[in-house]
Amino acid sequence: MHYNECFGCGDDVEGGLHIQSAVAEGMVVVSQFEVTDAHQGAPGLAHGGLLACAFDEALGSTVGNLLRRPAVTGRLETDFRRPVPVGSTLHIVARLDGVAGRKIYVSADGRLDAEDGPIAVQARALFVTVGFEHFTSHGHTDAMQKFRQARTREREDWDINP
Ligand SMILES: CCCCCCCCCC(=O)SCCNC(=O)CCNC(=O)[C@H](O)C(C)(C)COP(=O)(O)OP(=O)(O)OC[C@H]1O[C@@H](n2cnc3c(N)ncnc32)[C@H](O)[C@@H]1OP(=O)(O)O
Repeated sequence: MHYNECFGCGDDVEGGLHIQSAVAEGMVVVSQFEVTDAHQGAPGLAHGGLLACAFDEALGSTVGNLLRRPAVTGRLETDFRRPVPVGSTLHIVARLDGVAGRKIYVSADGRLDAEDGPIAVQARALFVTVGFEHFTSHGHTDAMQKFRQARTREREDWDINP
């Protein structure tokens, strides 16, 4: 579910991560994260918290794309296996591991600079399905309105429901 004001995927968010995600063969969701100077922690290297954010986005997109239901991150674990340099692109492949009631388990691998590059970051998350009142009761009404408009446009764009 793409939301243009999202820090992770919003096209127009200044300083956002601008992550693009798409469903791919094998019921996985692939995302790319281009690491820039603005994402630095240690000199020349991506900040771990931003990498966790990128995986939150990639995994949330996996839930949205594969299950088409509103959900929020309840738990997120990351393993940082290799440094991720500024100028590199993380190729993230995420999958749905299971659903138990409202609980949705997802995981992802992030490879450096190529689909078959070395694994730099891995993550697992638990998302919890929520009703839309989660957003209206905890967030701003106008933000939810913008999100609903974006969803309507998304539905119009879909050829098939993956
Ligand atoms: C519209 C779509 C938009 C998609 C956007 C994706 C954006 C990217 C993702 C995000 O960044 S979301 C923002 C960060 N996350 C949050 O703000 C969530 C804040 N937490 C909450 O709102 C609530 O804690 C939550 C909705 C996750 C759960 O509260 P509830 O009262 O609805 O449910 P409950 O606490 O009963 O938990 C439901 C089940 O999940 C389990 N659970 C919840 N949090 C857990 C946790 N942290 N670890 C393990 N299990 C957890 C819980 O034990 C339980 O299991 P059982 O059904 O087996 O009893």
